[in-house]
Amino acid sequence: MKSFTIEEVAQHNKPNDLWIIVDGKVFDLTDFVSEHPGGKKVLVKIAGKDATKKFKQFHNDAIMQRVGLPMQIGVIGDADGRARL
Ligand code: HEM
Repeated sequence: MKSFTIEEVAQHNKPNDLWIIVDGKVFDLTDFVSEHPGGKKVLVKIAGKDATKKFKQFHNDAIMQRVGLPMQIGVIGDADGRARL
């Protein structure tokens, strides 16, 4: 699994280039943002940031397994590639 820094994820903060972090995992939601049942606006607002708290507020683990994980592109980690969860 590829590892990214928080600073790298923060670059992807636009509607057409939208990454978020949940539980130390990095998700590319670019293709999902228009289909998100909770709306585009909330995702654009939190683009490039850690959305763990918000995600847990509105979704259960089954949604993460079924809808979230297929969009995972990596984890937050150190420069040496070790995961930092
Ligand atoms: C990996 C990221 C995310 C995925 C895969 C995802 C997926 C989904 C799905 C599948 C639903 C429909 C749930 C249902 O029908 O029961 C939903 C609803 C919703 N999501 Fe997300 N979401 C993500 C991130 C977020 C974030 C970061 C926020 C807020 C900042 C958010 C806010 C909401 C809200 C408000 C709803 C509507 C809840 C409701 O109707 O009760 N989502 N999301």
